[in-house]
Amino acid sequence: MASYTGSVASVARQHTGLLLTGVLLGLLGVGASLAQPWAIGNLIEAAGGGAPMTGPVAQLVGLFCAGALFSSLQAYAIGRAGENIVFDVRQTLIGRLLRADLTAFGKESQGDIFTRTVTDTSLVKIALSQSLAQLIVSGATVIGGVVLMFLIDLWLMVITMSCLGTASIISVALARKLRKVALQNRDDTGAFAGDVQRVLSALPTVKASRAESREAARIGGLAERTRRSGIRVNAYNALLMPSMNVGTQGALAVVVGVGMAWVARGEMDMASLTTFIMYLFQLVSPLVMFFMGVGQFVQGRAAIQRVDELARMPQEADDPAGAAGPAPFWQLAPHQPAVEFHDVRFAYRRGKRAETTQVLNGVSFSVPARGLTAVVGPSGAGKTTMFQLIERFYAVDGGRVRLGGQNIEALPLDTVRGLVGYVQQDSAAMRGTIRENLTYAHPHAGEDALWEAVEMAGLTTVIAQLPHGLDTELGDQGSGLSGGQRQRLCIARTLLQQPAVMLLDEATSNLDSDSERDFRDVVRRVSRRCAVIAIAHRISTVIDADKIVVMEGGRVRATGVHHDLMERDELYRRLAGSQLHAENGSAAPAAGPERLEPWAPPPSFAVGWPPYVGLTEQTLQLRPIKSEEHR
Ligand SMILES: Nc1ncnc2c1ncn2[C@@H]1O[C@H](COP(=O)(O)OP(=O)(O)OP(=O)(O)O)[C@@H](O)[C@H]1O
Repeated sequence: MASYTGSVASVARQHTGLLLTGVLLGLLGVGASLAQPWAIGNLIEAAGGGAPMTGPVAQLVGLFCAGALFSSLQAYAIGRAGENIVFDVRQTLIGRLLRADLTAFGKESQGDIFTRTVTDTSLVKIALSQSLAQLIVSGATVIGGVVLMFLIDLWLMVITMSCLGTASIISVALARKLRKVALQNRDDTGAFAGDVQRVLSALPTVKASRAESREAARIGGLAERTRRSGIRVNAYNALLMPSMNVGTQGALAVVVGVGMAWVARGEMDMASLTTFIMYLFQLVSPLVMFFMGVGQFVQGRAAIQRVDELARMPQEADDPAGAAGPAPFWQLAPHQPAVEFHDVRFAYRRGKRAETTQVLNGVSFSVPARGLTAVVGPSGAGKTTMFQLIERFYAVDGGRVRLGGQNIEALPLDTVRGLVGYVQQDSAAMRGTIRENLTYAHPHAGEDALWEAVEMAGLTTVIAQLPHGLDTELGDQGSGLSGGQRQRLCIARTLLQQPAVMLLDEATSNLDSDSERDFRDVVRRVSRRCAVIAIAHRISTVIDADKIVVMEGGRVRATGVHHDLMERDELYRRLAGSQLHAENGSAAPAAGPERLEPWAPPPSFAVGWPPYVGLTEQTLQLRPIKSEEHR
């Protein structure tokens, strides 16, 4: 619908037509209500003077009907404008969130983002439609009433204004305070939601760490903070209306007393006093509504401020001008490297103060267009970071990343991500059916292509055994499948996308021996079609690799094939040695090249071999892994 130019106000401006129509209808309603006391005055005069009453009665009925009609039309128009505004704000906000720069996104609490997107936008709707209209309509009623009352009797009006004026000054001061506490309350609610989200997304960890009570206390503390600021909001809200009520009631008491004295002395006629008092009565409700509207609007402004902050989140770099076109599938020229890193440097920026963590310090290597390239190295060496740069989740600080010979920064993001498929180690499956998960990157995939990908990823039997096959529902993060099955599901999803480069962050311990062999076959098959770059945790992956890149401390330390690296790279030998150490379950020192070959499962590990073949760390898993079907 509307395009976003940076603020909620800019979205609201695109609905001024409907908003103004609502306000206009409201003002017509105001006119009809303001004319009612005048019509009642006419009726009293006609009754007192013995004149026919049909005319004044018809006037009065006409005004009642017009007032009711205009006010219901106004409520409809304003309500509709409000819904349109919140729809546009949410749509554009979601669009911006999904295209947010990951560095900026990572700094925000996801729960707070959720609160701003769902709850704060609802408050924006109320502020920009109902409260704004209420302010205008009741404001106009008050002004019109005041003018008419001045015309009826100047001095009575001066008395009224002095009472109302005092009440208004107090109310404005209260409204200012209210805005401050409302903003605090919105922030507290966001912090509470953030923590709830943090804990719920890691519930098994919370339970395993016996952290339930600690977390309950911590979140309870945040809920308590929200409660306190919420009570302050209510307190100011509660003071706002009575302060106006006291003002109007005081004015009413004084006006009735003084007016009756004047009527008794013959200085004022009864019809004028009745009309004046009726206007005063009519003023009470709009005045209260006006200040209620102020309260709501003020709270809405706090929400608008928070939504605007969220919408200003930096976005991923725009696609370069002129760079466009559909992502070519399976295709990068076979004779030229699929991916090249040239002296790439990169640092993460952490927290609100953007403290940097230097991760890559001049990484250079290339990946052929076909075959398997394994990346190995100690934990924290920067392997996953490298993948994220190939996906262009982050921009490099120095050097170049090339895809099919082209600088990825010069390619449209869509093309880069169409060419590159990313199988993450975990949390890559989502709530929904298996089919939805599979076709996520390629929603219009045909049934044949879908089953081919399933077959290639070794999932055919797994899916056949599920109660509803492809239509089986998975829980959050793909729960309902084992870790290994989830990863193969993600491989199948990526295969459907037909990438030219598949990034595979290999799971460390999710596969049993049969699945391990199947998985190796899958990787082999896929690597005949495209470039597969695998962060390798299994020795089988490394031995099978056409090229191995050894990383350490944000640099490429060596590249080569297994035999070659076993001979000339000490770190690689050590990593492979720790692997063998685990395999044999002995305290043997690091293995030499001859001990790694031939690579076959030792009989003692017939079930679940190889267990975690942790090339990267000493954290090896010595126990055999149960078959995934039993999990
Ligand atoms: N989002 C982030 N913000 C800040 N620092 C990060 C972020 N992600 C990773 N790092 C840091 O970057 C360094 C490299 O991390 P990376 O995940 O690339 O290592 P890795 O080699 O893949 O490790 P592992 O094998 O343990 O997965 C680490 O020191 C880590 O602390």
